[in-house]
Amino acid sequence: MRASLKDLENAVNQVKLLKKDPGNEVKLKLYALYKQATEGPCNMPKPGVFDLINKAKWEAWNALGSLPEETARQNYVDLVSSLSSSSESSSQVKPGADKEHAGYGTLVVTSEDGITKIMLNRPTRKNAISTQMYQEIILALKAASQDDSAITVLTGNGDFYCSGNDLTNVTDTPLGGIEEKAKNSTNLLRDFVASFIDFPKPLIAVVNGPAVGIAVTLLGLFDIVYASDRATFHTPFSHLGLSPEGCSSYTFPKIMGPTKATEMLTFGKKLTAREACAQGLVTEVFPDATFQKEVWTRLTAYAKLPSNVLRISKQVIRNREKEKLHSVNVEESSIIQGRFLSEESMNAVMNFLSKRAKL
Ligand SMILES: CCCCC/C=C/CC(=O)SCCNC(=O)CCNC(=O)[C@H](O)C(C)(C)COP(=O)(O)OP(=O)(O)OC[C@H]1O[C@@H](n2cnc3c(N)ncnc32)[C@H](O)[C@@H]1OP(=O)(O)O
Repeated sequence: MRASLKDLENAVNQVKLLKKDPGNEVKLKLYALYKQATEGPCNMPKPGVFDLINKAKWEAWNALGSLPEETARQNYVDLVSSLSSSSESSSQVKPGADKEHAGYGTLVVTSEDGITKIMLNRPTRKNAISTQMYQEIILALKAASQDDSAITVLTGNGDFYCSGNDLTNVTDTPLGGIEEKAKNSTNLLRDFVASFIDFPKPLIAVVNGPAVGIAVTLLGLFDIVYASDRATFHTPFSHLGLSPEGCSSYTFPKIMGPTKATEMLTFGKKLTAREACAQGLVTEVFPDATFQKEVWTRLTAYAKLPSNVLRISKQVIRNREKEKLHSVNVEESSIIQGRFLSEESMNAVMNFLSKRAKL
C-alpha cells in the first residue's frame, strides 16, 4: 500500500523522536523529500553561492527533479522508518536487525532481512561515480561478499540511478601528469569491474531512474535488473571519445545481439526501460509509482531462500564465463587507457565541464 498523507504526518513526528541525530546528509534528504512530497518539483530560485545552507537545501530538493509527489512521500516514510529501526537497533542491539554500515562517504550501505543494499548517494551529482565512489563500491562489494546476507542490491538515491563516470575525475591530475592519471584510472576501472565479475552471490540492480555510461554497461554483470519505467539506458561513448567498458563489448552482443549492441555502444542510442527489457538487458519493468514497493516485496521474499543454494546457483550459472570476462575487462581497460589520452575524449570532457555540452 502507498504511503498516505497521514503516514507522512506520522513520519514527520517520528523524526522528532529519533534517539540519534541522523546527520546532515540524511537531514537534507528528508528536507528534499518532504518539499517534493508536499510542493512538487523545486520551485525556488537557486540561492547565491555564499548562502551555503539554503544552497545545499535547494540542491537536494532540485536533485529530485520530477519525482512524483507520492513517490517522494513513500520514500520519506521509508527513510524515516529505516532511521527509526536503525536508531532502535543501536540501543537494543537485536541480532539480524537493520544495520547501516559506517565509514562510507559516497554510499549508504545497509543490511536488513537478508539483503545488503548499496545505495549510490551523490544525488546532487546524479550519483556520478567519483574516484572515492569507485573505491568505496569495491570495498562495499568485498564486505557484502563476506557478510551473511543472501543477496546484494545496488541502487541510487534521488531521481537518477547513476550518471556514470564523474567527468570531473580528470581534474585531479597527479604530479606525473595526464599519462599517470590515465594509468591510475585504468587500474581503478579494471579493479572496479573485476569486483563485479567476481561477486559470489546474486547481485541485483534496482534501477530507480536514468542510467548512463558505466552504470549501464555493468548491468550485463548483474544477475537480475529491475527498472522503473522512468529509467533510461544510455552509453554515449563515441560522443565522449571513449570505448566500451564494463565487459559490455562481450556481454551486450551476447544479451541483445551484435547489431542492437552496436546501436547502443557505438552510436549511443538511448533505450527506454521497456526497450531495454525487450532486448534482455533489463529483467522486468515496474511503474515508477509502485516500483520501490513491488521490487522490495519481491526481493525480501527471494532473500528468504537458503543463502548457500543461491550462491551455488549463481556460480553454476556464471563461473564458466569468469575467465573470459576477466580477459575482456583487461583488454577493454587497456583500450580505454589510450582513449583517456585522446584529443576527442579530452575535448568532450572539457565541453562538459564548460557546460557547452549535455548528453
Ligand atoms: C576510474 C575511471 C573509469 C572511467 C570509466 C568510464 C566510464 C564511461 C562513462 O561512464 S561515460 C558516461 C559519463 N557520464 C556522462 O557523460 C553524463 C554527463 N551528465 C549529463 O549529461 C547530465 O548531467 C545528465 C543527463 C546526467 C543529467 O542532466 P540533468 O539536466 O537532469 O541534470 P544536471 O546536468 O543539471 O546535473 C546536476 C548536476 O550534476 C552534475 N553531473 C551530472 N552527471 C555528472 C557526471 N557524470 N560527472 C560530473 N558531474 C555530473 C551536473 O554537472 C550538474 O552539476 P551543477 O549543478 O554543478 O551544474
